[in-house]
Amino acid sequence: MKAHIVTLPGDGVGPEVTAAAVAVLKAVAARYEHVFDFDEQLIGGAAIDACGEPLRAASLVACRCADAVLLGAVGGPKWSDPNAPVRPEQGLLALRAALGVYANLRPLQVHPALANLSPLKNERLHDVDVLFVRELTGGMYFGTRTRSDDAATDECKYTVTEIERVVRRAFELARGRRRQLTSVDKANVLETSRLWRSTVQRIAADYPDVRVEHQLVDSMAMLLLTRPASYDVVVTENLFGDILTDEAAALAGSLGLLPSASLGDGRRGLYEPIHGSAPDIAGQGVANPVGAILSAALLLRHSLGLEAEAEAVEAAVDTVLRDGPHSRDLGGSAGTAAVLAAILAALDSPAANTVTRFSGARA
Ligand SMILES: NC(=O)C1=CN([C@@H]2O[C@H](COP(=O)(O)OP(=O)(O)OC[C@H]3O[C@@H](n4cnc5c(N)ncnc54)[C@H](O)[C@@H]3O)[C@@H](O)[C@H]2O)C=CC1
Ligand SMILES: CC(C)CC(=O)C(=O)O
Ligand SMILES: [Mg+2]
Repeated sequence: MKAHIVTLPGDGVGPEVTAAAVAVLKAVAARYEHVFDFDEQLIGGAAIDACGEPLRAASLVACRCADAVLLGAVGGPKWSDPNAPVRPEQGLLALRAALGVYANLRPLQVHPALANLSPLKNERLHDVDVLFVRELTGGMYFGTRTRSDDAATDECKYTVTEIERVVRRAFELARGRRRQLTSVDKANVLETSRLWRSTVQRIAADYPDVRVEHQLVDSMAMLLLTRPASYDVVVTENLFGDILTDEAAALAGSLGLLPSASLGDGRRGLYEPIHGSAPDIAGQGVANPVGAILSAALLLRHSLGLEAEAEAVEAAVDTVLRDGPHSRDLGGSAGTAAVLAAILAALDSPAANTVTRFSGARA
């Protein structure tokens, strides 16, 4: 098949991990006789430096015309002045809104070979298989902000439509898995959460085959660490999902491992590792590329419909997590290039890839 993919490497380790993911996509194209063409565009601090804005209109048009968009990360200390007129994150938020990718899928599994890195020492760690569905285009990240000398506000607003579409997506995903949905909110305090909860309760009537529970976000932060194997699909609003998934990444062993797929109603999606630009390790060639490479696998699955190819990438990652080499965040000493080379080699000899129950981190 032919596919047109826009890449937005961004800042910090973004370009390092995106280059690795593109190398994997090129290897997939060669092996399976597809034609993928890539168009690299600027976003975030790199775009501010080049043209004064974090996402140019022309880059957005390029994304809208693509079959899929692959992003690295944005931001960093260089652009973090609180008084700066524009910030890198504005480009990412504008992109997510403009593409209408309201459902951010963040799968979490714990690879058996990495279980020792988890803060939990629990035999049920191997059973952890959670799919977070984070609302991505509403809530506090998109509310009106105000600032005076001695006060600031961030509006948190949700409409029923915004809640309903992501919750329905989560129910549908639960139907394809273990039919269990946990909705996370703060309904004991927040009005947006009360609207969230009543909307989930109403929609649940359409999915009688899915078991639903509601959990307050503060206790969920604790339960995620004490009984993560109890959860199947977890749906929540933008801010809570952002925080809970970084916490969840600790269970897997590193923030550098987790991928994401951001989807709307159409086929085109935005794919990015869940981590940020990691300025503390940027430019050293040591970033873990696995989150970005697994995001490329999600791109193959969700935007291009190439299931076998997605599984081949996930199996190659599985093999390398099992056998090494491991990057520094996983306790190894391999750089990004060595991890990539091992994944490409595994992709080249699929028969050698034993697929454990861990399938990358699949969504
Ligand atoms: N989607 C995005 O573009 C995001 C951007 N950011 C931005 O990134 C910048 C840094 O934010 P932080 O809070 O430091 O979060 P971060 O996710 O960039 O890094 C947190 C920690 O995880 C490590 N880490 C992250 N990715 C890694 C990888 N692939 N391999 C190995 N280690 C990795 C980092 O070295 C750091 O110690 C900020 O400007 C922030 O706004 C933060 C989160 C998401
Ligand atoms: C706007 C982003 C920087 C928020 C974030 O941390 C994320 O999407 O993971
Ligand atoms: Mg985040």
